[in-house]
Amino acid sequence: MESVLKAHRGGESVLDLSPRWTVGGGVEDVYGEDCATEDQLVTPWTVSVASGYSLLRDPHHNKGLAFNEKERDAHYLRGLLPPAIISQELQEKKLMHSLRQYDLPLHKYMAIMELEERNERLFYKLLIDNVEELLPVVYTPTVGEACQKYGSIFRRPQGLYISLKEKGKILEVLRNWPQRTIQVIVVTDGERILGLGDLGCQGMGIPVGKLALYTALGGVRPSGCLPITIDVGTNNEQLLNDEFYIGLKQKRVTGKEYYDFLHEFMTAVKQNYGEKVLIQFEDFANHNAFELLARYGTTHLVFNDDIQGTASVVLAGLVASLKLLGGTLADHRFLFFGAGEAGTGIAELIAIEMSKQSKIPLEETRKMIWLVDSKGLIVNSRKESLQHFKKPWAHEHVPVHNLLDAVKAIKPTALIGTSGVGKTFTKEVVEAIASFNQKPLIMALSNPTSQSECTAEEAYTWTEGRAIFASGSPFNPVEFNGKRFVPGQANNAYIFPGLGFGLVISGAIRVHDDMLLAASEALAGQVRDEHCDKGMIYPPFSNIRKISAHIAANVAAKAYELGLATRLPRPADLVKYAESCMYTPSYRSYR
Ligand SMILES: O=C([O-])CC(=O)C(=O)O
Ligand SMILES: [Mg+2]
Repeated sequence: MESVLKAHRGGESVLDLSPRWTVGGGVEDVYGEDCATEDQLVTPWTVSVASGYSLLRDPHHNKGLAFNEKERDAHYLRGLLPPAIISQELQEKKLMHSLRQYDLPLHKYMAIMELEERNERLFYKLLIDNVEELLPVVYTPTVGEACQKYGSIFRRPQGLYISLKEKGKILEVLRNWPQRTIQVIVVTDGERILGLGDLGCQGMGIPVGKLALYTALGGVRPSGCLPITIDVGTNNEQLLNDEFYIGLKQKRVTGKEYYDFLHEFMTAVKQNYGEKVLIQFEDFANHNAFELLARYGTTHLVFNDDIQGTASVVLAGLVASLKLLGGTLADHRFLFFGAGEAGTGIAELIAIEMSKQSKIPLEETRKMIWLVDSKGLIVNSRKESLQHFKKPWAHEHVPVHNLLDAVKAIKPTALIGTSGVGKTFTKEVVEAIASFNQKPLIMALSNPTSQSECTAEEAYTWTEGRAIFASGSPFNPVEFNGKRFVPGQANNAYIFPGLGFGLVISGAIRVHDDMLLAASEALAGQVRDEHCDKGMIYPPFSNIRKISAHIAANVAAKAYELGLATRLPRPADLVKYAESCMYTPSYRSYR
């Protein structure tokens, strides 16, 4: 940070920090730091910013035309800006207007990412104030396309690239990053980006997008966020043959070499940032995702979003859907299409919650949940050949070779798509589940939209408006027979920002399954009757910061209860505390 912030032309300027603790007074960032990492507290009055030309090119401090006369004088900005002075609100209005001029989502993505590189606070203000409109731009589905084309749209690095070339030097690489006090890392190795497969080094769009949501939706300050892409090669032939590919042009390393490299990374992170930095694993291939969680779950603060975040968000939707369906979880029968990270992760969390609620042993509640993979229903006779994470789901049944037959045989009340393969909930499949359920629950969770198992329109039409539907990527509301249906977005974006923030503000040192249940419970608690009336089993994203504060508070409370929190004493009102710690993007004033 120092080199960026060094005084320019001898004109060192100091952030004006009075009045303290007032919204818009410019101290939220520091307060956030105070809340979360008091042991690394920086004294705010020593923070200095560059002046003049460098200030305009420093996205963390630049305000563009919002610099007032006094600031323009004090910071050598005269002549470097046109004379108009406009408010942040007017800047926002102007930018939203120009973003809406783009027809192509990818162009919107590029424009908004350029804004992040130019003026970080304005970027977050746009994102926070227009979350429902901009989420599909910075996140799924557009981020998927951005990753596919990352090589050609890549401008400036927005995170750290750690490739095999850095073997033995990962600690040094971490120290090249300008920020020292990191609270959340999102890391991918690019092997399974959404449902799009191996995108190698171009997966960087995912950690960047997820961390933008950590700040906008969860309130973690931007300087505490670090996106990382680990490049161990790619097996994507198209990328390997692309002269513009930005990653290592070699096949992925596997086995011992892979795990040794990841171990060096995990060790270096803990050494550099301490044990309270959250490491979120994102979009790793199944085999590595489960293995990394098992290896580091007991020694590091780690969380796998695809296994655990998705599980928590889906469980919340299921609990909320009981308001419409009636009964308890144990009264339902679940069939998953897809038995990877999301499918088995969700299945296990449902089984845990059912077992807690109904006092039925976990081995029994698992039997109410069935999974189908590419070879058909997971049944006992296949047990020997199954990957270990599928084994708990091998129940006694005759072999069934496809999804349609599995739906007919199991007669589920809820059908959940986690396959990563689009268009697999065909008309026949949807009609089959609708034939024995008054209100079939259908979740098409695969991302981006192209990989969705079915569309919202298909789900409502094929069930004659009876389905309760949610999807991983957003769909617009659907009119059917004069009624308007609003599909929910069952995306882990509801959970990880609040969950991570709860871990940060409590100084948690481990993630525990009960915290996932706590997050899920808090989210389900935010679903109101007025949402259910429209068929929604999730609250609208427009309230996400309030939702995240509740999730963070519930997670932090669990961390304290389990003795895993290190920030003492425990704040009495955790919701208020979470809210008070959240980053807000208003400009700070400079002396
Ligand atoms: O990124 C998303 O939209 C949800 C997610 O984790 C995935 O699909 O891998
Ligand atoms: Mg993911």
